[in-house]
Amino acid sequence: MTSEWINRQVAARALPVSADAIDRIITGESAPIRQLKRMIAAVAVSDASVVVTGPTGSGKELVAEALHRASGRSGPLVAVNCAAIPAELLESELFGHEKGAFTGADRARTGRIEQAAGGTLFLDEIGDMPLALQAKLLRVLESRRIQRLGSNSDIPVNFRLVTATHRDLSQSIEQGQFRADLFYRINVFTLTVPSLAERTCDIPLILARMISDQMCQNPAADSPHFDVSAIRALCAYPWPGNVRELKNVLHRAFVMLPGRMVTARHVRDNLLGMAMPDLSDQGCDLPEPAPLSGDMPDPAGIQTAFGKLGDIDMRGYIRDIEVAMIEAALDKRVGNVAQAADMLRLRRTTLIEKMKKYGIRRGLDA
Ligand SMILES: Nc1ncnc2c1ncn2[C@@H]1O[C@H](COP(=O)(O)OP(=O)(O)OP(=O)(O)O)[C@@H](O)[C@H]1O
Repeated sequence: MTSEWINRQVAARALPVSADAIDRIITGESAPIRQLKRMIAAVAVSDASVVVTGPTGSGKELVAEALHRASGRSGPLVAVNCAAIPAELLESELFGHEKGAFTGADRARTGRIEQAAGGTLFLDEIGDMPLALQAKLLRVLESRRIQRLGSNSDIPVNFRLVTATHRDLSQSIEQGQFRADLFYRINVFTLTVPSLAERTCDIPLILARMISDQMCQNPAADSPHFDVSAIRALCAYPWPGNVRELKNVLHRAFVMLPGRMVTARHVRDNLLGMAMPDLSDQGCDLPEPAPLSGDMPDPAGIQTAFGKLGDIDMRGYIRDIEVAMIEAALDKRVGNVAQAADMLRLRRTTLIEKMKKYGIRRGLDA
C-alpha cells in the first residue's frame, strides 16, 4: 500500500490517543515529522508489516519503537540488528535451538521470533540478511510457525513485523541480494524518516530533549548552553549523520564546553571541526592545544585546561570521551561493531562490554 493510501486514511480520521505515546518517543514539530507521526498513528493499529526507510541515524529504530508503543500490543518489542550478528549465528538467534542442535548448544534457547510473542519483532538492516535466511523468514511469515534448530516440531508464533534498512531494497532485488517475494511480504506499508537536513527547524527541540535526557542520566553534569548564533550554525550544517551526529555534537559540547555559552564559532571550530576549544575569550586564558595526528584533541592541552578549571569529575569526563569515541567509530563503520573495535584498537568483546555499560545499543541486538 502506498503513502498516498496512508495519507487518505490519515486525512480521514482524527489522531488517535496513541499520538501522545508517539510524541514522547519522536521529538519534532516540522511538517515532515508531523506527517510521519500521523502515519505511525494510522498504521500502528493494524497488524500489517512495515518497512522503515531513511538515511543512517535519522531515527528508524525510534519509529519502530513508536509503532510498537502505539499499537497497544501487550508483548515486548524485540529488536535484532541483522548486520551486527555474524551470518552463521543469525539463524539460531532468530529461531532458537534445541540442546545439542550444533556443537556448543549445551542447552535449549528460545529465539528472538518466539520472544516477540504478542509484540513486535524489529529486524534492523534486513537488507543485510543472508539469502538462505530470507527464505526461512518468508516461510515463517506465511505459515506463522517456526521450528527451532534441531527440532521437528512447529511452534505457532504471533508477532508484528517491522523492518528497517538504509539500503535500496529494489536495487538489492535487481542485484540478486534480496528476495522479491520477501520484499512484497514485508513491505505492506513503507514509512520514510526524513533526513535531519530536511527538518532543521526541529534542531532546537531535539537538542533540548537530548540535554534533558543527558541531565536525567547524569544530574551532576554541567550542561552547555547554545546561543542563537550556535543554533543558526547547527541549522546551516548538512548533517550527513543525521540525528545521531547531532547527538555526538552535543556529547562533544558536554565534554569540551561544560556550563559554557556555545556560539557559532564553537559549533564550527570545536563541535563540527573537532578542534579543542580556545577558552581565552571566556576568562580562562588557555594556550591553543597542539594538534595531534588524526586531529584528535591533545591530552596535554586537556590537562592544562583541567588545571585552570579546578575540580573535575574525571570518571565522568573519561566516560563522556569514551562514549563520544565509540559513537564516532560506530558512525564511521556504519554500526559494524567488529570494525569499530578494530578502529579503536579494542577487542570486539571489550567494545561490546563498554557499549553495554554506557547503554549504546547501536550495532547490538536489544
Ligand atoms: N526525533 C528524535 N528525537 C530525539 N532523538 C532522536 C530522534 N531521532 C533519532 N534520535 C536519536 O538519534 C540516534 C539514532 O537514531 P536511530 O538509531 O533510531 O537511527 P537509525 O535510523 O535507526 O540509524 P541506523 O540507520 O544507523 O540504524 C538515537 O540515539 C536516537 O535516540
